[in-house]
Amino acid sequence: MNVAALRCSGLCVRLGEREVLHGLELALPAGRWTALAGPNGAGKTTLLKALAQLLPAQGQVELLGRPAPQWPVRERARALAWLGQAEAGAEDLLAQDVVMLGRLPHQDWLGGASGADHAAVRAAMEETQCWDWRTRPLGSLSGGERQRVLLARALAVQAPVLLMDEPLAHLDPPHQADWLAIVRRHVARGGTAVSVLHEIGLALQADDLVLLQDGRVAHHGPAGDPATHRALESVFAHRLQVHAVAGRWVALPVEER
Ligand SMILES: Nc1ncnc2c1ncn2[C@@H]1O[C@H](COP(=O)(O)OP(=O)(O)OP(=O)(O)O)[C@@H](O)[C@H]1O
Repeated sequence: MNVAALRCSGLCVRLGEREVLHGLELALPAGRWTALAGPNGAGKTTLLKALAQLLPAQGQVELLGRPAPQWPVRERARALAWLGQAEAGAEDLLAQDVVMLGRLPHQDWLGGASGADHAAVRAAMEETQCWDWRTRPLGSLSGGERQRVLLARALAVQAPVLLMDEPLAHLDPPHQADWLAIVRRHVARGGTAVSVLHEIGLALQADDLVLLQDGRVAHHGPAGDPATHRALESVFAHRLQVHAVAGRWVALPVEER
């Protein structure tokens, strides 16, 4: 049986006065790409952050079979890479220095960047095609260019588990396709990818879909499974329909009558 890269049990999160996740039970298998989808406000970002230990939560979270609190911080930072939604960055930092931040968990406090760190930065920037503007400040880049730098920072960690919230924001279709290829390579190497995606057509390209609704898991299953498609239509109140087009699944919005 496939080992869970991430597992949560009894996961509850309160934000302000409200409980937004209500006792989630999930096991996300290693070596696969899972997309989180669901209506606005369903709790996708909150779940991703709770899995990454970025906000306080009740219940248990396990990363690669080990309870999250038992991970030494630097070791966990090498095991799990994070790409957040609309991240505010240090606008004056050069793109290559932003990507180098992904190497911090690998560096000694006083040692500085090694040859391996520089090689990892270059490989990640070439993979997301942003090496050419490595000496430009982050604040001077367009939305899509910036997103590719932030993706490169996450890739430079070389972590087995990659969590991404809206990774396709600002990316044009060719770069969305490149992102799909990056995720598939990561998974082919045995890595795990978990991403929140609003583009349901792209979420349907994942291995598995977790559908959230009102802070609960409405469905978890293979993205190509008809039962997943029915659940997808249901969580979106039948305002979308899943169709097969040219050997792929696509989701089309349904207009209100
Ligand atoms: N800081 C906060 N204080 C109170 N409630 C919050 C806070 N942040 C988020 N929420 C609420 O928690 C719920 C879940 O938010 P979350 O961002 O996880 O949803 P989401 O599924 O990612 O939504 P979207 O598709 O709109 O990005 C929403 O109802 C949101 O209004």
